[in-house]
Amino acid sequence: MNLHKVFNSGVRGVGGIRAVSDVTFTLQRRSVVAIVGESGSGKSTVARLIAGLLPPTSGQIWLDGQRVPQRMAFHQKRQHRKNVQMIFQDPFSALNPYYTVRYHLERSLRNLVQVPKAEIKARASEALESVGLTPASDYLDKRPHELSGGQRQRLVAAQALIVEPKVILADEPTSMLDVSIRIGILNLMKRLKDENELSFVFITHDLASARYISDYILVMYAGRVIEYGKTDDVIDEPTHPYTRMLLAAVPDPKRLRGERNERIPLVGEPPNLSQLPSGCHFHPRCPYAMPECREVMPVDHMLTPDHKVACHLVKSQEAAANV
Ligand SMILES: Nc1ncnc2c1ncn2[C@@H]1O[C@H](COP(=O)(O)OP(=O)(O)OP(=O)(O)O)[C@@H](O)[C@H]1O
Repeated sequence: MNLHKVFNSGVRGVGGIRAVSDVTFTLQRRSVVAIVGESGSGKSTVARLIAGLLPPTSGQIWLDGQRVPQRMAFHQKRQHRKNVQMIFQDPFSALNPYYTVRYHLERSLRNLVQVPKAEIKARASEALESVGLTPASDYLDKRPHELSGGQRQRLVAAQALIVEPKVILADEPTSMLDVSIRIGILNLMKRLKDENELSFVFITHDLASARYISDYILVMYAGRVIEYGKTDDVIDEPTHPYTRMLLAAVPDPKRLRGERNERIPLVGEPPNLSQLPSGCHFHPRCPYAMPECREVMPVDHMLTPDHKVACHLVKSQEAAANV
């Protein structure tokens, strides 16, 4: 809630890098929230904050009604890592080429959970089977280079699952995979979520994958949430001009939604996070910017109980409609 992260720019006279500003969202059990936005919008930083890999500058994270301490002692970190697992873009970098599949799985388990020795082997096989690497005996003694890209990402998913987390943060988990393999990994995540009472945060540039897998979409711009809502609502009724620009940049937007909304081309560059524009950070790129947008930061406007947008335009359009 109200998460902020400012990195030190390391340059004298230059302000901090405001990577994440005032980000709040709820991740319900067995649901997937996709975080979308251009490169540098703060998606991975949000994931790293939730994972406890970075301390927030301010704000809190709550898990199952309990506040996660900002600075964690060793045992708290261990518990948090067990509860919140992270899967990265490049499965190869998460795996040690010298060790077998069995070693990777057993190490995850030993590091984070107290499991009787006799159970460890069975849990490793079970985890492999649950991610579709069957029969497990064919894979346990392989090394990462003997697996395909899709199989490596499945192994990384098994490593996360084996500790029975509550949340998996998947940071661009399919972006390095062939298109033909992506759908298999997305389907796997869907199945795992349903079978294991898991929640996913899915970070992606790819709105088609976001639509396919997520229940909610959170759109970030320059570290802020500019639109959040149920996936179908955000894709079918994108309201913030930036969300509409992102959708217009999809090669085949008809695949994602109808053509009801006017298409706005994605122009310009994201701002420098050390010198953010005044008012709405998006105003220099917004074709609809009004004087107010240059001066006042928009607050969240609830379009429905599940769909919110931070844009002055919405407020002024509603006011005009009510005249
Ligand atoms: N450790 C760090 N120190 C300084 N700046 C950082 C650090 N980590 C991230 N940043 C900056 O924070 C901003 C947000 O980065 P982040 O990786 O969260 O964006 P992103 O939306 O995930 O981008 P991408 O899609 O390219 O991964 C960027 O300007 C980045 O350079």
